[in-house]
Amino acid sequence: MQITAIDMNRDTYEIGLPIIQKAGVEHKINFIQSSALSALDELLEDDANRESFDFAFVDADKVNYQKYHERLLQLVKVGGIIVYDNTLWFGTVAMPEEFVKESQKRNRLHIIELNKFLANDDRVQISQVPLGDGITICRQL
Ligand SMILES: C[S@@+](CC[C@H](N)C(=O)[O-])C[C@H]1O[C@@H](n2cnc3c(N)ncnc32)[C@H](O)[C@@H]1O
Repeated sequence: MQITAIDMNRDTYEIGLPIIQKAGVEHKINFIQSSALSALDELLEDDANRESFDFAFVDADKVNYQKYHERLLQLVKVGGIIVYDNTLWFGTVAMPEEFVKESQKRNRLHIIELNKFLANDDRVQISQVPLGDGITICRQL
């Protein structure tokens, strides 16, 4: 098994690195320091990467989740899983806007759009799981 981990900030990866090293799995991780969109586009340039991933977990900038989805559908195998984090956005997706903190409003709208989009996307079967801040599990059909 191999893991490709993408983050524009290497410090974030390094927070978990001691645990990864303790588990003896550092050699299985290919860390790419980059914006996720350009890293995914670069992966797609190599045909060998297409439909080669079993699983993807997305927990980055909410504004780009739909763009990640389009790319990940090309990288993940049929039957593979894509998980999006924060899809309840602190519960605000189900609140009237007047009760939402100013700081949460922008991403709330991006997440509401994503949730509607995924619910209507017939390329995936989804399960919205109220775990933590909400995750959406998508199985590619
Ligand atoms: C909430 S943290 C991820 C935490 C991690 N999933 C965990 O559970 O420990 C979000 C991360 O997304 C990264 N990030 C934000 N926008 C990004 C982008 N456009 N491309 C790549 N990484 C990005 C940030 O640097 C940050 O490390």
